[in-house]
Amino acid sequence: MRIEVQGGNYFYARKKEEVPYLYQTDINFSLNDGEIMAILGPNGAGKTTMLKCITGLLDWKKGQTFIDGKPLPSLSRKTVWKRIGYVPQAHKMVFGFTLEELVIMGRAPYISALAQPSVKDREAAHLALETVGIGHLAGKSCNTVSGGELQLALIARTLVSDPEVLILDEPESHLDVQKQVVILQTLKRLSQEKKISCIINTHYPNHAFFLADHVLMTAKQKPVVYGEVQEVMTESRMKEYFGIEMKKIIYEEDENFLIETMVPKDLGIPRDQSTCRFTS
Ligand SMILES: Nc1ncnc2c1ncn2[C@@H]1O[C@H](COP(=O)(O)OP(=O)(O)OP(=O)(O)O)[C@@H](O)[C@H]1O
Repeated sequence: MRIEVQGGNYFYARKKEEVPYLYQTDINFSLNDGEIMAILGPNGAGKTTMLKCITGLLDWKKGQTFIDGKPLPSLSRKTVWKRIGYVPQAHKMVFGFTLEELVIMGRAPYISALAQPSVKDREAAHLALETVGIGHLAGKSCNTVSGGELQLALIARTLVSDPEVLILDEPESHLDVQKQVVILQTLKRLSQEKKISCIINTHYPNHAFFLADHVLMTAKQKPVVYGEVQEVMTESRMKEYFGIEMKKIIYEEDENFLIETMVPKDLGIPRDQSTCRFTS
């Protein structure tokens, strides 16, 4: 499935007040089957708003989202939610359901209005919980699990509807490093094996380097930039968009394996205060 935005822009209207567009330039991108796009930008840059506009939860004030060439508003909501899985930020919600019930709700596009979930729906829910590593928590209430476990359950909820595109709002923000790896590897596997495309908001440059084919970067008073990871995520652009000097670090284990990341230069330590010693 091809998901595309042409000339998108948005503002939150205020009564009797002219409000400027949230993005200095309009948003344009297109993603094909199995491609991953990371959205990066400082707090308040409009990343969550952009995801909501892409999925149709908010209506673009300008421009449009297209699914396989068709304008999103021309498709029924049921069709859209069968094809797109949206994972919001977990801490913005409170639930009274068990994790199993929460995940089964993700099957809604496949369950007719008054029907009870079938055995197949329950099996799909358990498989999705296992996929994200929390099958053992199926019977626990959403109110009694941690923020990270709830985040994983929200991801499982989207997986049960067999989406073609996953749209995730900072899915790793509450997770410990082991679970971050589970989520990032799961997303990469889904994109490679099932050709699911992903759009992911993240604050972690190394997650963009690991996952993304494309990056969209935005910040207040800056043009929206979209392109390949290496082209967009340069030290100079990070300085321009985040107002902080970042250093790109590449760790090479051998010719087949490397890690790319970026860290703020200000978190460096003066040599005489560090116990780190280089040996040759
Ligand atoms: N419902 C709303 N009504 C009015 N303004 C809003 C609303 N939601 C967000 N905003 C404003 O729009 C701007 C963009 O918010 P948004 O949540 O999209 O940013 P973000 O880049 O996702 O931020 P963060 O990284 O902190 O999650 C902010 O200035 C925010 O205050």
